[in-house]
Amino acid sequence: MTEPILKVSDLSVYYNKKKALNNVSMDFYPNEITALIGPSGSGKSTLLRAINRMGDLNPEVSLTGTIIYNGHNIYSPRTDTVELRKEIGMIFQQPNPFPMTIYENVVYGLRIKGIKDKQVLDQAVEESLIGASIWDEVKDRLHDSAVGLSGGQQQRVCIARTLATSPKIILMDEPTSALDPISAGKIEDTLYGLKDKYTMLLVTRSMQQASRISDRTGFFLDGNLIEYGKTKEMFMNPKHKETEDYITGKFG
Ligand SMILES: Nc1ncnc2c1ncn2[C@@H]1O[C@H](COP(=O)(O)OP(=O)(O)OP(=O)(O)O)[C@@H](O)[C@H]1O
Repeated sequence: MTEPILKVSDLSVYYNKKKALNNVSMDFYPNEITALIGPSGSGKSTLLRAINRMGDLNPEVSLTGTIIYNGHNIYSPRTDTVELRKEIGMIFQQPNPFPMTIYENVVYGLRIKGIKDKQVLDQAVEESLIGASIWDEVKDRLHDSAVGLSGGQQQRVCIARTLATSPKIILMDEPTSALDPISAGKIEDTLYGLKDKYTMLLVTRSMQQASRISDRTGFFLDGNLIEYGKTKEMFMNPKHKETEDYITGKFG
């Protein structure tokens, strides 16, 4: 039996007094894509942000429960959040390349680590851009600005930037919803191709996307995890009426 790489237990998250996640427990497995689905405001992004400790700087956010990664509670005072975010990277809905060249975007995290060796950086750029399925499109203009790329290309450069820091887990908050269908399809193929090396959590509004590329799916409603299981089983045979209504488009 495969051990989970990440274990969320009894997690509740509050914005001031408002409870946005209610006692959620979920195990995530290595080399799988887990889709998080549910209507707007159901708590999906709140869960992703909690896993990356993105609420740390917001005094309105408080949290109970545990998130165990690598045998440690990531909310332990001993956790170094900079290190944590290298291991657990995040991709956002809007592509957010830095206003610098494609090359410098990809090596950003490595430069922060103090890596200066050009050969090491060049190799990381090539490998990361290949992993993000954009090498062929940009290999002849690595020193052009990343901001000049199309939205879909920018998003793949952002994926490459995350891959360059060698994360174990990649959190993605609707990474294709700001993109046209062809660019979205390319990103989906890219993510599917990355499963061998990474574990991914994917918030998505697209039921087709969840059913095409995820191994497991969690359905959220009003901060509660209503149903969690293998994607094929959940889509073929949902156990809860709310899940069925949502995946068949009756609400949300
Ligand atoms: N920074 C914040 N301050 C206050 N309330 C917030 C904040 N972020 C989210 N919330 C509230 O927490 C609840 C869960 O929001 P969350 O963004 O996690 O939902 P979601 O399922 O990701 O929705 P969407 O699909 O619209 O992004 C909502 O009621 C939302 O209004």
